[in-house]
Amino acid sequence: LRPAPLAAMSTGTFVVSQPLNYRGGARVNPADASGTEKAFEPATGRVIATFPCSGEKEVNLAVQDAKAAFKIWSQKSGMERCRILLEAARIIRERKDEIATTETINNGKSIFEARWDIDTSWQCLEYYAGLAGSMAGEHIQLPGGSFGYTRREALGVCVGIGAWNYPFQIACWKSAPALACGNAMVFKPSPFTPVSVLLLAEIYTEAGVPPGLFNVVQGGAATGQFLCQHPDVAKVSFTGSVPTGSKIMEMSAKGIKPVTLELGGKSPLVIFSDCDMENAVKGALMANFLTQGEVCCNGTRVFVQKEILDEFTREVVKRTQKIKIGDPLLEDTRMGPLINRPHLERVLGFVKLAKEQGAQVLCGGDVYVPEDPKLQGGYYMRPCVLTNCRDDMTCVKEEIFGPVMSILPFDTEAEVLERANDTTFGLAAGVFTRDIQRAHRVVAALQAGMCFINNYNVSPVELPFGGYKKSGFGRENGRVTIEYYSQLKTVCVEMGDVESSF
Ligand SMILES: NC(=O)C1=CN([C@@H]2O[C@H](COP(=O)(O)OP(=O)(O)OC[C@H]3O[C@@H](n4cnc5c(N)ncnc54)[C@H](O)[C@@H]3O)[C@@H](O)[C@H]2O)C=CC1
Repeated sequence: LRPAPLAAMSTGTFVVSQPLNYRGGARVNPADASGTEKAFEPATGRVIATFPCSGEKEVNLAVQDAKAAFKIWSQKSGMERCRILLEAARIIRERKDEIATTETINNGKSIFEARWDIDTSWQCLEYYAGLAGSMAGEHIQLPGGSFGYTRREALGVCVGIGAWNYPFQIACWKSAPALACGNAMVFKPSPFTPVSVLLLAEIYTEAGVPPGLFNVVQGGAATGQFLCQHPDVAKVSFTGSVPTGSKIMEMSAKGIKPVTLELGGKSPLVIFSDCDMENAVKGALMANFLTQGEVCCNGTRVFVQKEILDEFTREVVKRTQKIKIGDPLLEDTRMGPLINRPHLERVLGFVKLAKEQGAQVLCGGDVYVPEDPKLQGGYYMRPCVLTNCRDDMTCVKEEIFGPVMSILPFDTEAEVLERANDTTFGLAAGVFTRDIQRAHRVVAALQAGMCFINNYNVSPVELPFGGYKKSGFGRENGRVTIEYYSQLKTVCVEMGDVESSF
């Protein structure tokens, strides 16, 4: 496939006509299916693809193809895998604008931001390509010249199941370490965002992976279940909500399959009065409004020390009101539409409930209708800042997954730590202060897998990412992720005679 020229990919024009499953190195229609799904362009509300949900037979075929490719791929040296992954990274870089445009059309995030996602995608491939060549075991000396050694071996066919907020990036963050370790992967994107992962599948093929090494099956929960329950699947890596994560873990438990769970969050961002105000305000916006607020690690509970509450709130509101909402493919847009109509309704519902529970809306929280007639069926809302919030309000306790920031005043460090940790989630947390001792003391006490000091929502691929508590376990990115996509074999070698007790 060579995609439609970029000029043809403007808002309101894109449609998908090719099959969206990928198996054996090519796009295919599924061998069986139960029902169809529709994918939308959130900016306009148009349907851009109608596609069948893969059935058990199709899932079997994808897993069989992956098994065949695994035999070839796992026998290659790390350096050989490195070269192919680097080539795939190069192609992603070369096609960045086109991939970002596809992502924007199907997800709704601004093109400005989608380009960042594609950057961390190819960087992830480059990072694991670099590690592929240096994966090694240990050699351990034993008495009498005997010795042991360990081999780091691939697991086999891994399943990746993704959410809709970072469709291409999630597929890269899962497949890059999986493939670097010598595994094959069958990936199922969210039915809301089925399109961009096909570009990744084609890029892997073009870069030289064996046909079948990276396959895509489309569908919702039923297709996901066939994947998780498949006896030839060695591991499941999941990004999505807590309730689905729990089901995935249950299914995987039956087959004693290891799982990685990247789940939701309700992360705290703690702003002390000695912060650099300008950076703290920027940080709070970064923590809340990327991808229309549909980000798992968002710092949506913004705790602000009382001395600076008024000034901070004023600045945050001023800048939130300036965020340019509209056609996500325009260069100066910074906030596009939410993913779909039901989700928009859900987020607006959270704002309504917050008001009923006593919160005050300082800005936004209502539907936005762009002037451009072609955008009037889109799912836009104005980003919202809530004040007068209490810790027991629904907007402060539950993941909203939309552009809604709750501001919560605090007095002391001890108090804010107690309140920040009072949640069943533990994905991320942030602190803004100029006091370095305080910064490290506070992050040490925060119960979250990803902590930021004086910044928020940056994601260098060199750093492990993942949750504490109900936000999941296992990590993506960083060196440690190799351990989640490989297993250790110990070999014990006798150089003398067998000393038998019989
Ligand atoms: N920790 C992280 O890295 C991230 C977490 N998320 C979380 O994801 C959620 C939003 O994403 P959604 O797509 O709405 O989540 P979701 O849990 O509804 O769906 C996620 C994926 O699981 C599939 N699925 C649903 N039921 C299944 C089942 N029974 N068996 C197998 N697969 C099943 C879906 O088709 C989709 O591909 C939020 O809670 C968000 O916080 C999103 C992005 C990143």
